[in-house]
Amino acid sequence: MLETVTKGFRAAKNRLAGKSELTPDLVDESLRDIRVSLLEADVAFDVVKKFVARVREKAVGEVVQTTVTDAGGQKRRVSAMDHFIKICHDELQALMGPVDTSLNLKPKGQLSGIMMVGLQGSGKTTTTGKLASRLLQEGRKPLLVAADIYRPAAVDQLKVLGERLKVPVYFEPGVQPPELAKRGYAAAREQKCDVVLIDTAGRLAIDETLMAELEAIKSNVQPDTILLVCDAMIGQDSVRTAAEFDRRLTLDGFILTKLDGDARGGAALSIKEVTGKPIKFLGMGESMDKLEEFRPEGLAGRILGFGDIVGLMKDFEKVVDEKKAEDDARKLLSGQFSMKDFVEQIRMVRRMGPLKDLLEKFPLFGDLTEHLNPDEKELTKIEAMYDSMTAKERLRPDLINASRINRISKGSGRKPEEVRELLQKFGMMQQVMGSIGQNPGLLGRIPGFKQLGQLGQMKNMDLGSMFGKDPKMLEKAMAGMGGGMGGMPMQLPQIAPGYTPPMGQAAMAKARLMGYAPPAVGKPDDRDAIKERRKKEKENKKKNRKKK
Ligand SMILES: Nc1nc2c(ncn2[C@@H]2O[C@H](COP(=O)(O)OP(=O)(O)OP(=O)(O)O)[C@@H](O)[C@H]2O)c(=O)[nH]1
Repeated sequence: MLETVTKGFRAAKNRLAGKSELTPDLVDESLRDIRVSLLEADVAFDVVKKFVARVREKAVGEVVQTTVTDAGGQKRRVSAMDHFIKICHDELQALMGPVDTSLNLKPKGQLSGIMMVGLQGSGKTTTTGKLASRLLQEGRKPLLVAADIYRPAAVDQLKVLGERLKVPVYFEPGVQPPELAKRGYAAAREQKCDVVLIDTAGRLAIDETLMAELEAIKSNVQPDTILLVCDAMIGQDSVRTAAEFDRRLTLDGFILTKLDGDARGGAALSIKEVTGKPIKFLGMGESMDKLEEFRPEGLAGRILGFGDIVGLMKDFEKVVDEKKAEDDARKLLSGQFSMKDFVEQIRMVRRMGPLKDLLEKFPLFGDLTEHLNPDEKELTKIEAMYDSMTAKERLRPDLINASRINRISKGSGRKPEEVRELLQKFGMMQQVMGSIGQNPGLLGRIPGFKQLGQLGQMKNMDLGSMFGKDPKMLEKAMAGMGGGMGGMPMQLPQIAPGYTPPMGQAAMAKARLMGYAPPAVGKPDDRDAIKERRKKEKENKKKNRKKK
């Protein structure tokens, strides 16, 4: 996602790595990388110009301090790159923010209306369904009005969505959209619904007839919110469309769709700056649950390769049963989990969407996601082998002997070597988890290890010291898990011995600087303890020498 934009920031980071000073030349060179990638990503030219000027002004004027005091009062070393990235982060956030995901609805029980507008194919109908699904979860009672009367398929599409969501859909053949919307409100009152979502018609391009019809709907029903659905793949064109819709209808905000694909990101970065109206939601896939609240901080973090902890937490919350996660984690850490638990974990992670999207939100993986190729096919293979095991084998994989391996191989259509490999990896994972379980330290606070539902705490945890302690442990655990996180098979790019994951001490200090992580805990005590231990060792040595 947004790979084109990210590329420029990554190049700037590489350019500044190891530099102690932010000289004007270095800043300009770094900004050149960024400018090129922003333009390539189809960010509006004026927006690029302003963004670059703002970052330059701050970066060049900045006296780079080599140490700063963080929120916890600790002194930290920071590099020129840290400063520069922090400025970029703040400016990206300012460009896209502030957060405003309100829908201006009246209190529950009173009838409110949302009018959905957009060009044809922007994802308007799908997004109307997603919004209805979200409102249902919030305890509202939505009703959908099919006001895209020119395309019979659009009416049918909305009816299908309504059936799936168990939400009433209002439509009357032969009635013009402004009147249809009005009758939709009446139908909602009759059916005791409290939010009307009007799916209006789209055209291939803005035209006078379309605009006049939308204006007539607006003046007929006076909706509480008018949202424009924009296809993020279209870049600058969608920003021009947005400005025109806003001029005619006075929009309340935007929903950017298809950000899960290879959207270049131009619209996400330009739309707020150009129109002054906020992005409220992001469409991240075709299914009804793929609508995320827009948080500029999260997107800025993902663009800069810092992950998006809050977004990740929301994904987990959607699919995880907290109690079960806790039980699973306990089993996992005791080394007592079975093949059944293993596959259930895989299934749970799969429900959260494509692995690459998920990993991108992990600060731990940071820039690595560019090279990570999580192999979804591997998961399917594992599930096939698992499905061919008996209930007993799933609980006691140690019972699986050569003849059982052959049977599982035939049943799943996989080679016997693959079955053996799965058992081997599983065994190793059990072993590694068991040993971590005896001394989980901070690792015990990672999702999947303890209370997935408590992922929120990750924002308050010291990942740096966690892996800084023993980076090999992570490597070992990953190898045991089939080369991936939480049992996820993927290829890590050439991990060298002693490799420290990107969220090592340095990155952690940076994340801290940005407020992504709290001050390191226990450092002074650790130092004191080490000093104390050394002192004791010296004293003991002295004593021993005297004894001799
Ligand atoms: N990948 C992805 N696809 C999406 C998203 N939102 C919508 N789509 C797809 O985009 C296509 C068009 O979506 P529709 O909802 O039919 O678009 P529309 O704007 O209502 O189109 P008209 O009814 O023709 O005006 C469909 O195939 C959707 O499944 C999204 O967030 N991500």
